[in-house]
Amino acid sequence: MLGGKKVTVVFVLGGPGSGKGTQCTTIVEHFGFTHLSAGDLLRAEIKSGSQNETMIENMIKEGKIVPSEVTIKLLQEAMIKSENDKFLIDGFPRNEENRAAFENVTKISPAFVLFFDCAEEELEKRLLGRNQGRVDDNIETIRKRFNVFVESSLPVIEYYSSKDKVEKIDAAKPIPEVFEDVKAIFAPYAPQVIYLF
Ligand SMILES: Nc1ncnc2c1ncn2[C@@H]1O[C@H](COP(=O)(O)OP(=O)(O)OP(=O)(O)O)[C@@H](O)[C@H]1O
Ligand SMILES: Nc1ccn([C@@H]2O[C@H](COP(=O)(O)O)[C@@H](O)[C@H]2O)c(=O)n1
Repeated sequence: MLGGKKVTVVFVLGGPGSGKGTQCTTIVEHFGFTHLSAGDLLRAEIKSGSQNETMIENMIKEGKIVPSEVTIKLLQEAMIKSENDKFLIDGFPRNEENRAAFENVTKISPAFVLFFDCAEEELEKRLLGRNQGRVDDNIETIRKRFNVFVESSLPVIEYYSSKDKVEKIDAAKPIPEVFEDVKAIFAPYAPQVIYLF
């Protein structure tokens, strides 16, 4: 429950550049979820001139994880503001602190965790070719983000795996093929067509 509304949450995790954002955009179109990217919310918070602006900017430049209370507040506000009740939370939880704090504060457990699995060599190539002007898409920060992913984010995926909640996708395939695999997992969330005779 969130502000009196029962919500479905899917966490979308995977290494930097594994295609989380790309696939979320298509999931939204087909399955009516709202996409909340923790990274995008933090980047918007920098632009809004918040009191946390400098801290968030420095953490992103260093590939470090912003304290949970900041990110959770942004996610909660976005979910409450939305009229939807189905959310893809992309790039969160990134570490054990994120995970435990989110469950404690919101009392929400994810329906499942979508995990995009891909080798670092391919991820590095994608990030260096992304060309979106992100301050963290340079080789030095990319390597730091890979380390944070292995040391802090993989244990979160292992935690949910031990609860049988992880749907692992081979994210090294081309984008349309990855979506075919994603589509099969989201089939139970397909909009119902009701025929009125
Ligand atoms: N399956 C794929 N094959 C090849 N390129 C891909 C694939 N999926 C995404 N890309 C490209 O790789 C880059 C990174 O993708 P995307 O931004 O979706 O990753 P992400 O997991 O959201 O990254 P981050 O965690 O850094 O925000 C983009 O340029 C995107 O077009
Ligand atoms: N839960 C999170 C998510 C992201 N960050 C910071 O933002 C950076 C970019 O995230 P993307 O998901 O857009 O790649 C990430 O490297 C972190 O610095 C965070 O702190 N906590």
